Amino acid sequence: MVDYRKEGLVAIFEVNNPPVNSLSKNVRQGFVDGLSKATNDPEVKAVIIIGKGRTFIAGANIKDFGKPMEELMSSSPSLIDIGNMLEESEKPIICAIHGAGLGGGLELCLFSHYRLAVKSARVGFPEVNLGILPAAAGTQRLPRLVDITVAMDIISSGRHVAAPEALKYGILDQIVEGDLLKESIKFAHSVIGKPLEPRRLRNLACKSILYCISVIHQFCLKSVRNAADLSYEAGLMMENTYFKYLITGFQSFALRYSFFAERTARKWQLPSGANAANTKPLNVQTTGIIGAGTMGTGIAVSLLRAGYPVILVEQNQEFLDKGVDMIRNILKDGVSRRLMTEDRMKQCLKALKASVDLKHLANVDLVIEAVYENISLKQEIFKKLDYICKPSALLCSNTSSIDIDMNVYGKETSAETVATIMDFGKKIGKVSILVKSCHLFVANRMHGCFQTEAKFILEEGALPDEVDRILEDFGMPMGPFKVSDLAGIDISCRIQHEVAKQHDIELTLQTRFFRGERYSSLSNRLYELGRLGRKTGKGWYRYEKPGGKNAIPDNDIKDVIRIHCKELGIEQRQISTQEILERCLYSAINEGFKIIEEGVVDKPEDIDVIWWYGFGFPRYMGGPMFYASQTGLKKVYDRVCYYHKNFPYSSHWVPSDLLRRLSTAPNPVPITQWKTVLHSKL
Ligand SMILES: CCCCCCCCCCCCC/C=C/C(=O)SCCNC(=O)CCNC(=O)[C@H](O)C(C)(C)COP(=O)(O)OP(=O)(O)OC[C@H]1O[C@@H](n2cnc3c(N)ncnc32)[C@H](O)[C@@H]1OP(=O)(O)O
Repeated sequence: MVDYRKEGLVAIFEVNNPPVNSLSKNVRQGFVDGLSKATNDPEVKAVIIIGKGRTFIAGANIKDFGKPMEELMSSSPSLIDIGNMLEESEKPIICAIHGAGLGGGLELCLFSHYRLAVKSARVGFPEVNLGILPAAAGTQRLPRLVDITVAMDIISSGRHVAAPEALKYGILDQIVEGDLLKESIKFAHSVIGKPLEPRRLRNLACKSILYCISVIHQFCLKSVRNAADLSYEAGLMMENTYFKYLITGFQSFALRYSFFAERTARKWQLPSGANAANTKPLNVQTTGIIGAGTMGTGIAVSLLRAGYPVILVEQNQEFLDKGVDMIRNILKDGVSRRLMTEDRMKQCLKALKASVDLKHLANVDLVIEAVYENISLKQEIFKKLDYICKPSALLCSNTSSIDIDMNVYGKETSAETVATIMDFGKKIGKVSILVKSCHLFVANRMHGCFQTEAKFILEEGALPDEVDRILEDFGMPMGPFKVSDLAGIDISCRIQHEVAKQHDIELTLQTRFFRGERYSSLSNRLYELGRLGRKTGKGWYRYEKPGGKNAIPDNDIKDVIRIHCKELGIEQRQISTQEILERCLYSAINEGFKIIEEGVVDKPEDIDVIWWYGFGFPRYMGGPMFYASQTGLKKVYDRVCYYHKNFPYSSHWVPSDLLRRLSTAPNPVPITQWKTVLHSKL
């Protein structure tokens, strides 16, 4: 709703729709009612629109976009109706922005005559992140206010623009210090009686279009271009046409799912009933990291950037010095790429202490162990930390394969610790997902199936660049073989040999089965040939030089695969695009269902978020679990069964029971309800 009150000559519309003042129907109606009152009250000479609570207006209510098109379009009053009323008002309308003025919230501001904001406010058009364009005249009005290249950047990037930058472009008229409402009332008095015609954006011509021709290739850009080429009314009509087209498409649907999935994933809960809402995080002020390798130094940089002091500990002075150099270089690189200032870099380096003695961690609030994957080494370190650290210190381990209960969130982890780590993750700019302990955890466990199938597919007849192209066309930023070249083929080979050693097994180029499972020794063959990936200039591809970035398909790799298959008697065949996609994706998806079934994650959304951030899975596809829900679980299940029959020696094809039960439900179960099936009789 919109609360209406008067302060002298000024009417105040206070938008009151927690949590973020989205423009639901009652809010839109509130504007109409408020405007009618203000217009008919001769005492009122100006109007201020302000938001109650944490923010100004976060835009349209995204949930409304799931409604049928007819209902959406006929939902009255529309934002444009309200905008027109604001623009035509003979009394100046002033928007007073704090928090965020996004999407429809910014569009409302652009219909108003003046825009003020506090310094910490942000404005922007994040619609592209929802697969739509700013369709309440945003694409037509912003280019009438700011340079067209700026308008295109803001609309097509979806980024939040900080108030000082928005002031520079002219989106804001003033940044207000002190009390926003009081200052806005003062401002309102200063503009009462001034002509409003020059403040009505629809009357202004769009700025030059010189620079935009080459980048106008998306709907947003087409629409901004229309602002320059067509009349305001015609541009508006096209904007609406594009909006209707986009909002009914799969990508917008998936992106809206992604918006809510990310927020759902933040809401962790434990079987004890403790959850994100009822558990208070502890205050972490000082941190320590053990291990100055790639992981340890990477984590140190994140903590330093977020403003935490770090004590970096390594057992050997030479490794420690190398680690500190690595941190310095990453920070310097940030300065050269203008991600941070020189002063900020100096502050970060000042906050870094390095030591070869664990005892220096005695007073820190949180320790992250990031040594290499060796269970006895990790156990020994934690034993020492138990004596050294203060009792309230949080002891964390960075591991991708070791069972945390031996050494993430283990059985003994308290709710307070979980709350603190989730909160800490957010503070260092990461998205944290709570998972239980399981072999390889969620990301590596699922991605392992994906990578393994990709390798089997090579043995059966496809080439690395073919598999990569198909997955990149699907939307993955890099195919599995480019990823493997980037990570280093030696790394995965060493891990495999290490695991085999633990089982007293020696892996050779002839090994075809490992612990009852189909195994491919193809990467070991590359390893023996010194083809370790980008770093040696050759791997699954060749590169222009060692360390090069351009992956060039290499004929030699065809021979390597051919010889490998001949020696092992593996028959090669033509493999279809569909099979390549299905085997990589469905094997991972089937594993994802098992992960839900085992309670390793609380909900499918958690898995999807992990895949966007961990592997760059395209958000406009929603994530692997959402993709499965849209493909149809019956189809996914049938294909999993088909591959299981054909590849009985790969346990990742054993169909998940949860997938089977969901696939046989009489009506498709929405992804948000999958969990309920776990405990039902389906
Ligand atoms: C008026 C439209 C209908 C009329 C039909 C006419 C059709 C034709 C023309 C249509 C024109 C429409 C033009 C307008 C389009 C838009 O405005 S699209 C929306 C654009 N805005 C956004 O994308 C902003 C989204 N929100 C955020 O980025 C953040 O929430 C925030 C504002 C920066 C605040 O962040 P933070 O403090 O971290 O809080 P969160 O945890 O993210 O959010 C809190 C809860 O609020 C829910 N929420 C947030 N924004 C919206 C929203 N716009 N709609 C619905 N719900 C929203 C969020 O899910 C959280 O909920 P809980 O998880 O339940 O707590």
